[in-house]
Amino acid sequence: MTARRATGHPAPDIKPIRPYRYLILWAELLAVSWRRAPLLTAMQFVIPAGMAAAVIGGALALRVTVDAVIRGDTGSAVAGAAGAGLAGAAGIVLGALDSHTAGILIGKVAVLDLNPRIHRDITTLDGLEHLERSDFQDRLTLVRNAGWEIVLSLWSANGVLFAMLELTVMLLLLGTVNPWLLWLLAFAAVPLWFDQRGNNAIIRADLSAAEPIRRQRHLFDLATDPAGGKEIRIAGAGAELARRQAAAWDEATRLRLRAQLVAAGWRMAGWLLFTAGFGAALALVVHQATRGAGSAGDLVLAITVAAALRQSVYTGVRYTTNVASAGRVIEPYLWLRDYVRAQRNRAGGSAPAPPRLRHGITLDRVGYRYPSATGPALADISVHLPAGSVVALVGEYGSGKTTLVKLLGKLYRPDAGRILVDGVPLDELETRTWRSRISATFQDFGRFPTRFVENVGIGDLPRLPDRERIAAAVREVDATGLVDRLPDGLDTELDAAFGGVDLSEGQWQKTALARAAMRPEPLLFLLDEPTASLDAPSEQEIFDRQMARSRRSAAGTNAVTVIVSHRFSTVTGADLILTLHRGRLVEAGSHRELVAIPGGRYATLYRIQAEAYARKGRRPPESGPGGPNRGSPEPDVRPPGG
Ligand SMILES: Nc1ncnc2c1ncn2[C@@H]1O[C@H](COP(=O)(O)OP(=O)(O)OP(=O)(O)O)[C@@H](O)[C@H]1O
Repeated sequence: MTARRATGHPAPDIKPIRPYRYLILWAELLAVSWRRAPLLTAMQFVIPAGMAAAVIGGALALRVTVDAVIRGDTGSAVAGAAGAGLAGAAGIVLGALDSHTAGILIGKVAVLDLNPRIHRDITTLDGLEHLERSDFQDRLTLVRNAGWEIVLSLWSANGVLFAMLELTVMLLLLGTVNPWLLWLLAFAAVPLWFDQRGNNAIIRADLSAAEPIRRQRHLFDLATDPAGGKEIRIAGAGAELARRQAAAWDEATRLRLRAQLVAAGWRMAGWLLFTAGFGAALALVVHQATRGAGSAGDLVLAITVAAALRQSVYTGVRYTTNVASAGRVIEPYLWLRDYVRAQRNRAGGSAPAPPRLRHGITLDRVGYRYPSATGPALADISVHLPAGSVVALVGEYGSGKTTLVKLLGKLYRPDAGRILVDGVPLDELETRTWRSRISATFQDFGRFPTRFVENVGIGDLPRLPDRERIAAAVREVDATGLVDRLPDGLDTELDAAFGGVDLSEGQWQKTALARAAMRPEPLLFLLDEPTASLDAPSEQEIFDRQMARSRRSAAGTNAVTVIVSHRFSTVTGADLILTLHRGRLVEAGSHRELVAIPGGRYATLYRIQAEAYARKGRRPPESGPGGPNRGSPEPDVRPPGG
């Protein structure tokens, strides 16, 4: 699903990124670099210091040489010339070392520390809400694999520092020739300042372009993904998708190009001003020398330093540009970090999940609205799910069934009301341990490009190496036949896109069911249309097995089972059926109680299914507390929309 604009839930307590945050980030990166490669890190300070010394030392040596030649002091002239030569050579060698060592260091820290940290932060963030926020997704687009640029900014900032140092010493030297030359500092600062303005325009444009870029990538993925590709080809929508992709790309390029032009304008104006100042300074020194107010050595020093000054300013500007353009990724990176931190703080909850349920799960005026939605997906839901019971959720499309399931799994937090587990608010339970006691399958199940055995085993990570347990989970969901047909059995690599074997939709779903069967003692079974991709006999078989498992668990941990299904055969045997309508709970009771409500929603839906049976010459499914009905395949009767 594409993320929609986040109009609802504000980003949790995220403050604007202030400049001092850059300093803190660089200090952190410096510490990481030091731990990762101390020698390379030290070189990033030693080399630029050596380069600055070489430039200044070279200029001073030239002055000594020229003055010594004029005085006829051969010894000093030779020593000065040798010094100038050495300084020049040292500058060249250090310059080459500088870019190589910096590249290696940045690569190490970016690839081994920063990028994995970004990925870890995002994948371990609790809940799903962030993945559905457009502000989060926009930043993620910019930050994805941006580790290099972020680490580069540290060493660019370091480069700016050394360039400033070099500039200061150069200006002091120029000041000894003529104090008016100090004005060159002002001219040297102009390109830096103008460049900064241009870069700010680029940062703003990049953030605005993030959404069209994400859109065009999504359209590209849509067209190249085999699942979506089928429908696109049948519908003949390929050209239209390509047109939309091109339009999104055009929009992004236009925004960026305009900003680049603005930045280029600022840059050019800055350099023109600097060149004017530089020319005036040279004219001044020449004028002074011709009037005999300075030595020839001073003139050479001034020309050498002023020329080197241009290079220093250029280097300073280049590094400043790097730092400023890194703002493009640093700002979203810090924003994401703040978001992750705020969410983690909000996550709270330290109470352990109970070993077994005593009373059950209570929903007390629960409400939830998606960040991008204008209305609530769930409102004012109050109901008790007794320990050991099987609860079915029914209702039309979009009535809130999946949302309720996700709230129980703590994937979202209610905006209103509370969920209580044996009287303890779900918020107060530690999320990790609560989730470790849930066994869940969803209609949009995961397909992991790994071996079959791992696809199932990750359902309970600590038991991933336990092949016996995995084989038992496979048996439990009746997937042994599927494994037998795989070329390497449990060890078959899955997913054709990654060189493995592809499974049918139903086979993937069975794999997901086996994965959900891995947990030994769940307190909660969440089954959100767990058999939507299976044929009716398989579905019946799966539900029979699940019911047996639920009843067994009820005897052990007193687990609650929550099933979402559109087929009534799976619903009639539930202890409690909840009918949702437009996010509200409109009916609750057993099958017998609900069908007895004249004109009731459930009764109406059930009647529609019964009539469908009658038309097909079959008996409608019998209800009963003992479990779901067995029998012939049934039509999938979905409730009419609201
Ligand atoms: N990620 C989301 N962002 C915004 N709105 C959402 C999101 N997911 C669901 N909704 C909206 O919330 C409401 C409830 O959706 P939910 O998926 O819970 O319904 P459902 O009863 O499970 O539907 P179905 O039977 O089609 O699976 C719908 O109006 C839907 O459009």
